[in-house]
Amino acid sequence: MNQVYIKQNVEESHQNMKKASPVLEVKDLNIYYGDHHAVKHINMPIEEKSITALIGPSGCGKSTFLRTINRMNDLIHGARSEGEILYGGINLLTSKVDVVQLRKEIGMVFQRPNPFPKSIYENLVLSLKFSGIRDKKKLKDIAEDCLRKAALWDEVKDRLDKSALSLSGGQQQRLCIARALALKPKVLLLDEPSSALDPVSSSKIEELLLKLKEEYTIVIVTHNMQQAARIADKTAFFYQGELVEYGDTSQMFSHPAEKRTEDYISGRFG
Ligand SMILES: Nc1ncnc2c1ncn2[C@@H]1O[C@H](COP(=O)(O)OP(=O)(O)OP(=O)(O)O)[C@@H](O)[C@H]1O
Repeated sequence: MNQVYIKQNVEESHQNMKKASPVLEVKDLNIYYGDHHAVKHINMPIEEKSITALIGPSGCGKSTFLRTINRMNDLIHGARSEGEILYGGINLLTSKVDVVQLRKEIGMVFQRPNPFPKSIYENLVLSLKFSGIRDKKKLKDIAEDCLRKAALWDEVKDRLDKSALSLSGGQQQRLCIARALALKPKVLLLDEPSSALDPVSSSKIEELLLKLKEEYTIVIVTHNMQQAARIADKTAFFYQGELVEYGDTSQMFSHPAEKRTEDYISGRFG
């Protein structure tokens, strides 16, 4: 259930969620850093239980767009956004939204794995404890379930009390995904989640995302064209803050509608 909104909007959003497909609908979104217009007039849907890849050259606004979806960009001094990101039909950019709850429902995983300097187990249950869950059996079950979903359980089940920092980079990243899953998100935002990893760890993340999309909606920023082609159902190509093209990944990679998309995916720039 969607709990993002203040009470008077809850019923309305639940009704809208039942009707809504796509999960998120971006309408005329503009994002600024001071006077700098970083993301311009974006319109696109984000479809449920699918992977959407955001691609484009450095500085085109992919991460800014991604961070705005769960209002993480609010934390950057001077950043502001205009327009709408509709979730269950209600605009996430309004002041009515409970951003703490929003960031649980729309979780985020960053380029560099950032586990807490605590045990593997504590990484999974810390936020749950903060939110008032005290039942040890329940916490243990959630931790196991999330580690299984993140394809990490078999590798760590005998050392849950060891430091998360003792894990490899790829394992730490899967732990960060498991940690996000513990909060029962509907959407996962991932900003280049495998670019800091070796090829084997990177392909494990790809496999994992393909599995997770059965249950979650995934939006991923990637510089890796092959990765987008392998895992994304939909791809959005950004250039200089604009959304140049959005569509089925296979269509975009085989027959891009725009010359700039073709030039980018064929490696002519970026
Ligand atoms: N914290 C910030 N303060 C001011 N300007 C910023 C900030 N973050 C990003 N920008 C600017 O916004 C624009 C978009 O940057 P963004 O990081 O979103 O692009 P990107 O496509 O994700 O780039 P990369 O692929 O290199 O990560 C750029 O012009 C960048 O300089």
